Amino acid sequence: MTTMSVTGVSRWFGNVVAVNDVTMTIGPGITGLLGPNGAGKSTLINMLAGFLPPSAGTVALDDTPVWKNPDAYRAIGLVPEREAVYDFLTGWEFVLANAELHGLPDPGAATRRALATVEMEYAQQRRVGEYSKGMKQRVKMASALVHDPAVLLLDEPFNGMDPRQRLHLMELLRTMGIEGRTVLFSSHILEEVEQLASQIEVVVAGRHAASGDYREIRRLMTDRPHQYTIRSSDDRALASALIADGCTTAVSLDDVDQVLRVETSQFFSFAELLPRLARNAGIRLYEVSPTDESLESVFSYLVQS
Ligand SMILES: Nc1ncnc2c1ncn2[C@@H]1O[C@H](COP(=O)(O)OP(=O)(O)OP(=O)(O)O)[C@@H](O)[C@H]1O
Repeated sequence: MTTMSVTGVSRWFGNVVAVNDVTMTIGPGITGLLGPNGAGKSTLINMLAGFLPPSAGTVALDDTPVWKNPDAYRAIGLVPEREAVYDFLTGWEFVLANAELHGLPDPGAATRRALATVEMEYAQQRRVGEYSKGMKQRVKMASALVHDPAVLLLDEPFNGMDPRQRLHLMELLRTMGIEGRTVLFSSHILEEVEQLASQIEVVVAGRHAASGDYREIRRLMTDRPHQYTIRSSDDRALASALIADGCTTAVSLDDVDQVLRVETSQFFSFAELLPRLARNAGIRLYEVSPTDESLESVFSYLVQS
């Protein structure tokens, strides 16, 4: 059983901070790394795989730092996001090349085993350039599994897959999780993560925004206070109506900015109530914006499904 830990990790590219002081532990079973585009998921996965050194902090495999550590590389398999496959190679040659790079004692046997795991033996003599997207994904997976790693990292593995391919990959990952491997996959779609992952780590704008199972994440995001700035045709009347209803925890009129500031812990009731109250009172809503932008972006992901 292998555990990967990320401790105080940041990574910057020039003045772009891609990953910002992230600490998390990834244990056996399936973990979903959820976040919108540009959140830092690929950067984090590349650091976990030992492809990229952190600018600060440590990425470790069972307490041993991963960067420049060949022993760690032997325990990790990476399925990258990009289609990094050589189209002129057959599936067999592609997987075999990785088996040889790892210096395995019997690369042929390892290649056969890996291709069987992803059920790609039937197409192993065809060129990768002729494969469908799902087949390419599977052959990349075979390549990542050829050295039988304890940890499997997959960057957006479901991108561009049709529903049948998606189900097949989900089955495969479930099996890996049941076998006791440490599997981490990234996605920007909550539904995928929810169906597969027992543990979810949410990253937004480079930061670790939340951690837990699906229910915990959802509760965390919906039960906490949400603050909004509202502009309307009659802020004063809207404030009175909101206070009378009781679904908000704080309402204040900001005379300087000429806005209404509202805090609520009941997101769903509030989202339904606000337009109704305004309509009944003949008030026009010009703007309703969350005060905490990063929370809003996490939240929008969590409620999209
Ligand atoms: N090599 C690089 N050089 C400069 N900036 C980079 C580099 N790699 C990533 N970034 C920046 O770091 C941030 C995080 O990117 P990253 O690819 O890790 O996010 P992501 O969550 O994987 O997004 P996506 O789902 O779109 O791939 C982005 O602002 C990106 O532009």
